[in-house]
Amino acid sequence: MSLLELKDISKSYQSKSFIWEKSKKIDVLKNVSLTLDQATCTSLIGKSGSGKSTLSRIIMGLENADKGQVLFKGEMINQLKKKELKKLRGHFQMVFQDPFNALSPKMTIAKSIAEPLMNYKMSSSSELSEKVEELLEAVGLQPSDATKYPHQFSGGQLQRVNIARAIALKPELIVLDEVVSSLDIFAQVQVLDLLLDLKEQFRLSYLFISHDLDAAKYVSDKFVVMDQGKIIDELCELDQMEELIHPVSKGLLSLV
Ligand SMILES: Nc1ncnc2c1ncn2[C@@H]1O[C@H](COP(=O)(O)OP(=O)(O)OP(=O)(O)O)[C@@H](O)[C@H]1O
Repeated sequence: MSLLELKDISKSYQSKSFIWEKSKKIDVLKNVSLTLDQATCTSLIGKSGSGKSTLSRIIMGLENADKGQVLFKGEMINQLKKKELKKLRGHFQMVFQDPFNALSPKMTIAKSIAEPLMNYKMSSSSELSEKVEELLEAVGLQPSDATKYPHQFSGGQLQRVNIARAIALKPELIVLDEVVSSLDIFAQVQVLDLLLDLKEQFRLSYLFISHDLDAAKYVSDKFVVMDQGKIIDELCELDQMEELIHPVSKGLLSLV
């Protein structure tokens, strides 16, 4: 059974360019179907505005689809009540593009990492600091980093903190939304290597959302290309990238 299955997801927004205009419907996702398998990384690539973030918000239950189904291990989750969804939330987590904005500047790193563990009562208070140290070590940071604040870290180190927070609840799926695009090339490679290690170690599945085909190629087992709210190409073997046939995919390929 697949870990996550999206079936015919559609989503539209009402939008207007000027306040005096009548709002019109924009179809942002059009019958999107996608399957994510356990312990694999699927890259979702596409130009800006193609609908990638909207799809990830629907997977995370932050937004509802107008139509279609989201199935987690065969169970339909897009109709669940808030309480039931919260129970499932621990199984899938998200890491965002901007590592600074994702963390409270007033909280120590230890507090930020411990927050999901406390919310989900996953650790007793006596175990918390040990758990935080383990998580810091798992992402290549030092236990002594626990007492520091976000401004004391580089972007790459902070993205590691966000990853530590995301793996705290032992999720099976992590949605990674442009997680390396704000980092310099050295930090990018280090974070991508860390993601590969963690995937192996914890049998994680990733949905790796990116504009950057190079980064996607480095981490993924499967490619999905999206354009104007539709999946236009899908590829399982990375050495067959020339088999991406849609002109938009070819355009993205030419940038590699
Ligand atoms: N809340 C909203 N209200 C109206 N339109 C929206 C809303 N959210 C997204 N859109 C529109 O939906 C389309 C898809 O946006 P989305 O952010 O999903 O694309 P994306 O592929 O993630 O782009 P990017 O790579 O730039 O983040 C865009 O045209 C955007 O303007």
